[in-house]
Amino acid sequence: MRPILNSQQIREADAFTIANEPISSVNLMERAASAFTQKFLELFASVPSVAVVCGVGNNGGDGLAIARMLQGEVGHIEVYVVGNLEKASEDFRVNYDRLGERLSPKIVVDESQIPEFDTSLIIDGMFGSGLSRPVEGVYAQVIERINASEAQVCAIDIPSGLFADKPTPSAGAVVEATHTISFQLPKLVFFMPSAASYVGSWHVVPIGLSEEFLLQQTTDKWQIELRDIHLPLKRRFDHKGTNGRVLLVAGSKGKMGAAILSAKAALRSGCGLLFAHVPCCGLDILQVAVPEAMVEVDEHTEIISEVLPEEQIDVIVIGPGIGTGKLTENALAQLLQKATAPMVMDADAINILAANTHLLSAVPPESVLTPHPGEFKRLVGDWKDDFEKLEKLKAFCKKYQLNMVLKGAYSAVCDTKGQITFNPTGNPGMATGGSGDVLTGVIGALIGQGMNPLEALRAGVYIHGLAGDLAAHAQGYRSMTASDIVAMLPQAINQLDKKC
Ligand SMILES: NC(=O)C1=CN([C@@H]2O[C@H](COP(=O)(O)OP(=O)(O)OC[C@H]3O[C@@H](n4cnc5c(N)ncnc54)[C@H](O)[C@@H]3O)[C@@H](O)[C@H]2O)[C@@H](O)CC1
Ligand SMILES: [K+]
Repeated sequence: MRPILNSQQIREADAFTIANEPISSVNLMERAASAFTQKFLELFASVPSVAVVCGVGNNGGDGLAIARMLQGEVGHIEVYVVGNLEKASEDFRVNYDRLGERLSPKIVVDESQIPEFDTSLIIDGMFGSGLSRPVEGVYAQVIERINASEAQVCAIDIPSGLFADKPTPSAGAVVEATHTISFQLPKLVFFMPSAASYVGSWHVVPIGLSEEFLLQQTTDKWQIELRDIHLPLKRRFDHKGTNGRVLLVAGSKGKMGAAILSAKAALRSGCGLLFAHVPCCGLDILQVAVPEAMVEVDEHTEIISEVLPEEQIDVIVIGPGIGTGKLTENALAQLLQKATAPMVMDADAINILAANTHLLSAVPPESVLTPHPGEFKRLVGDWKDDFEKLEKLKAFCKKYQLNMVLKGAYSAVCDTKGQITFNPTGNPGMATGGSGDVLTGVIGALIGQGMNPLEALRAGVYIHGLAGDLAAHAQGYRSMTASDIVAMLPQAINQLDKKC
């Protein structure tokens, strides 16, 4: 897993690398600028004109080095330096002197000197991880002009004005980048919905900071990587009874589709036997749509009113499409009393828990919850910003000793110790009805096959997102449906099996 470190730790990583590699600070800057330039040229092959806007710290120093490296690679280049040159960092000065006559920078110290920025692209190198207060004054005016321009904006390391690891006060100006190329590690704020319009699409480039130092750092935030996913092995003598016996409790009249999507997803994710408990009205629907499922019917026609868990069930998946009626609430409460197998609780099962929080202590050990932000809000109340939302996630998982995934772009998986891992796969096309039901089925199948709940959550969100990415590739973001995600599960799982 890739650690997500705070600004202080990143500064220390720079310093450790400089002292221990060893490498001079200015050569590390050269390496960072070169890594940025390479990625930049991949993204913007033949851009006709570029304005490089620099501050006077090391983020600005990067900007100057990048401007030098882009000479001859892109069309026209303009360089601007915003701020007082007398306060410039040492490495900024070295790169200022290296620029040469042709790229002679224009200095901006007041509003009258701010250009219109009519280039096709702006590289933002005003502030990076050294940002220590909200951006105001002439810097803010430059940022406003950048944001008002038609140009694409590519930020160096992080958009200027945005704090990497804490909320940015609304008084401060922030560059709205279309792209961000960041050094070595992603910054925590990249995973926050509220920062999306500033960060744009982001990329991380290695700059050779000491791995030894990075891995020693204490953090409770990580990014899931492909190499972290290890699917349960299929062995020669496995049989359907050893590959996970999953009980799916799902559906109500008009919402049997949720049950079908979960059931299909579980079967496509390798579960051995799928038992489904549905209301009477769902019997034919499920039998026809998912012939592999063994269906037992509730005594109620339209909703779930009682669940008697089968013996020898490895995992109970409950929630998709069940509604929150009183009878269903009672059925869930009874199930919680009797169940010994871990449970995957989604959708209306979570809504029922939120309305009856005393039930939370009855959730069997090793169970997982899979709320979207609306469901999570019902459980924990509102939050004032995305950082507080993550704190609430950690506190909830620790208090109830549950693993949870908070769904969304970069779904956040949190364990019982409050460690959070963000999932990198997935795309906006997955924000469509039924997508969550698919995830529930995938996670249930993985737990059924013996994965521990945390590993199953991490693998489940990764596979689900990857299948979503494949579906978007095949169908387009706008047209893809949850069924398309199910259809791509085999391809996603095959990709993961091949890397093993
Ligand atoms: N050797 C290193 O330390 C490396 C640093 N790198 C770059 O250096 C950046 C960090 O550089 P610095 O630490 O010099 O800091 P920045 O360049 O981010 O900021 C420069 C200075 O601006 C001042 N400042 C902070 N907030 C301000 C505000 N709101 N208004 C006005 N002034 C403000 C501070 O005094 C700060 O030190 C990274 O983001 C990265 O781009 C890379 O070159 C990699 C190597
Ligand atoms: K920047």
